[in-house]
Amino acid sequence: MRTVAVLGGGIGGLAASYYLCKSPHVTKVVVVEASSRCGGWLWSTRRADGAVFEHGPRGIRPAGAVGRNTLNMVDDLGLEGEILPVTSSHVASKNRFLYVGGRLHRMPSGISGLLRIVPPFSRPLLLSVAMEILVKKRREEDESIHSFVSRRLGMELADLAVDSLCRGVFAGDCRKLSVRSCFPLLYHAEQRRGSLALGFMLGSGPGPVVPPGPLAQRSIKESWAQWSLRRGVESLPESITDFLQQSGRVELHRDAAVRHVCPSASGWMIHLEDGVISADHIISALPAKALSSALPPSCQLLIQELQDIPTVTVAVVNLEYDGSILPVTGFGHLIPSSEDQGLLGVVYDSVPFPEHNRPDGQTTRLTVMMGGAWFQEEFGAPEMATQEQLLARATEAVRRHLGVMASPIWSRVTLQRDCIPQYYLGHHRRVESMRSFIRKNNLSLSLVGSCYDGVSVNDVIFSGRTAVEQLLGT
Ligand SMILES: Cc1cc2nc3c(=O)[nH]c(=O)nc-3n(C[C@H](O)[C@H](O)[C@H](O)COP(=O)(O)OP(=O)(O)OC[C@H]3O[C@@H](n4cnc5c(N)ncnc54)[C@H](O)[C@@H]3O)c2cc1C
Ligand SMILES: C=Cc1c2[nH]c(c1C)Cc1[nH]c(c(CCC(=O)O)c1C)Cc1[nH]c(c(C)c1CCC(=O)O)Cc1[nH]c(c(C)c1C=C)C2
Repeated sequence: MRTVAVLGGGIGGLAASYYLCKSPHVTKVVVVEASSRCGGWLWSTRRADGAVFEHGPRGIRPAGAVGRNTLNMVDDLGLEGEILPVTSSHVASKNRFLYVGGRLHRMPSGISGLLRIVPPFSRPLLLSVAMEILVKKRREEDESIHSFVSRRLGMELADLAVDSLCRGVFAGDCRKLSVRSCFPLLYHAEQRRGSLALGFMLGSGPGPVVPPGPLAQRSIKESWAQWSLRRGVESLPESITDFLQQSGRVELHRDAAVRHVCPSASGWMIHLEDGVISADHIISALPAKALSSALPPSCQLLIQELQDIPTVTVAVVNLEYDGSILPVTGFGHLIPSSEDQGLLGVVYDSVPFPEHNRPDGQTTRLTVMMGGAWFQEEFGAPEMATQEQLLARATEAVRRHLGVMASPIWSRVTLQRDCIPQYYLGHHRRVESMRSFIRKNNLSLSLVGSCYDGVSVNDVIFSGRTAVEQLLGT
């Protein structure tokens, strides 16, 4: 493989470029990024006084093959000294809350949490889990997460816990999201073992194998639940960018939006606003809609499928308060859609990552997330929502939910437009159909990023690795 063009310099595109550079078989990698900064949604504000605020992801999970894979990369980039681990015994791992009926409820955890009735739930969770084993398996090709959970674990868990979980991961509506694509382990547990409980006890099928490197081994030994980086998660894309630039094989174009891509005799011609790049292969790590508008009319089926992947907009409001103002301590709280559609959740950032507080004096950092699948209904068209309106709604939520009457001493509102793709029913078929179109038409094109095989940072990095391995046959 001579030249590979990587379109999009978010974490997906950077990860793909990193794995390409690790291979001796690739001569040149050209990364094309529309904005002046790489990293996409991994975006941290570092204030001059040392405080750090995240506008996208804030904690990355170390667990599972994809979690180990990211830690192996972090280790290789020399970022170990920058890691801020949060262990599973930390209060931020133990305490997560739901805001139901106008008050905060700690989510049940540990054995006693499973055995007792813990409000807002009306029966012990263990009972729901035990009865789940008796629920007959259904051979559905796909099903909404809400339907799946209400059928197997009961309506209350679906309406409160799972509704909130889907808002806290996908900013989405569990009545529309696909269980097969969003929670493949749950889907396969039912298909292979007949029950979720048995699936978890016996395993629900083979997954990728990633041996842990030294850092991942440390995460297992110390039982990490999540981690961040001292200067914010944006250090990860920054560090990959430095690695790529030092490799001597990467040409990085920033402020260079891809306009059109056209298949040519030797591969592809990639048209930018002010020039053309040729490449043997394209790895697209663009948002699906951006790729669909760059493809030629001969790719109509692919264009349509890409356009049909919905996305949601999230308003992220970072708040800083003077003093230690939280009435409870933990990771944060989620709000089920039945309680308030527009407010998704509040992260108590200072609890898991106090290192990101301003070093002088006691402050509390919170992030309020709003909108998601309900953005339009609650706030109108994203271009019409004002910063003042979003800030007022966020501070009012902090006042009502946490009893914080003081005004924030600092705030920042970011409107993250179309930031999380939604895997609705049949998403797996759509992805299969796109990849089959690419194969049948011998297009030298790989699809990477959050639109296809998982939205978490770990999933997206792993999608970059998988694409490179498939391309190079390794
Ligand atoms: C508010 C929020 C909170 C999140 N929290 C978490 C979390 O806690 N844990 C977790 O694991 N994940 C989290 N995520 C999800 C995760 O951050 C994203 O799914 C992931 O970063 C997506 O990466 P990507 O590379 O696929 O896409 P993107 O980051 O969207 O990258 C795509 C890149 O393509 C560029 N581009 C677009 N059009 C063009 C064009 N025409 N030409 C060239 N370049 C173009 C963009 O500028 C961008 O840099 C969160 C996401 C958000 C928005
Ligand atoms: C309220 C909105 C959101 C919050 N975080 C996200 C949104 C949309 C985005 C997000 N959060 C997580 C992931 C990655 C999942 C993964 O597979 O690694 C993404 C894309 C992690 C996460 N956050 C919460 C949960 C339950 C998870 C799943 C993994 C885990 O158990 O750690 C809970 C949660 N998220 C938010 C809040 C306020 C919150 C509540 C307690 C913010």
